[in-house]
Amino acid sequence: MASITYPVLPEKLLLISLKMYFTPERTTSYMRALLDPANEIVHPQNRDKLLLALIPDFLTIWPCAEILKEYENKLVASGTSISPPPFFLGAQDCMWEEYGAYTGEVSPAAIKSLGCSIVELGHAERRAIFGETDDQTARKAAATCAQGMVPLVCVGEITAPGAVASEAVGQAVAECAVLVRAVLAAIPADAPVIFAYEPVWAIGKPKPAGVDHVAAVVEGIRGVIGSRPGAARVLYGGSAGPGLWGAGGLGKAVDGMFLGRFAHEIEGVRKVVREVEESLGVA
Ligand SMILES: O=C[C@H](O)COP(=O)(O)O
Repeated sequence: MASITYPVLPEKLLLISLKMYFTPERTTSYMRALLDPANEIVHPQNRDKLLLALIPDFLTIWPCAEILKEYENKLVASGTSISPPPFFLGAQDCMWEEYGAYTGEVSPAAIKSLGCSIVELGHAERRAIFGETDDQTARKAAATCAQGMVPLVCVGEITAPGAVASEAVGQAVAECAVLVRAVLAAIPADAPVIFAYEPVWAIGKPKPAGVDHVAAVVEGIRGVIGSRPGAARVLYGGSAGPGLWGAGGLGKAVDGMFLGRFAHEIEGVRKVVREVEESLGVA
């Protein structure tokens, strides 16, 4: 069997999920805006340090892939390398089988064929609303890796921290560890994987979780992951946006952020990118 080539992950990642918020028209114009050099968001020369990715809904993966191809063709024409790619496209879910009689599901092979590099799995909304289980998420992660894509696995505790901070951290790490272990057991050891630490109680809120709590839980998650041949990145998600990364923020604790609503306006994305670039010394 031919060996699988996986995407290369840089030091830091900023991933944006549009969930089911946008019309197709808004998604495609948003994608164009993200890639427009005039907006100064994607900097191919910084690719080894910082990578952005958009995870639109299934309907708009194809048009976004076409927009990405146009962008990459222009880069090549101007003499800029697109290896490794300067921007990733992702999907919000996939089926654990490659093809078959699975009405309403989406094949990981089809997702890959459209040019996606990342598949988001096990998001709290899929678990709470659609009943996705740890076992299903782990099988989807394996199917994602089998296509040479990177699983982006969402983990996070359900209940907000109580009065004793250390107890809250221990409880959160224990809750996250179950899915982290299930996924790591299901995927090849050399496959890259991204875990998005998203405390369920911090998703869709006005403010993110506290920096100290996130840093402590992420450290615990890194301990559960341990050392492995494949790259592992741990991001934070849950009402993340401008102002969270820089001095006294999450920059030192995590490998990037998973953005939702606070990336809906291009200006918000630009601010977050700038904060990360400044911390990396590439602004
Ligand atoms: O997928 C993204 C996360 O669930 C965060 O979403 P949010 O920033 O809108 O809370």
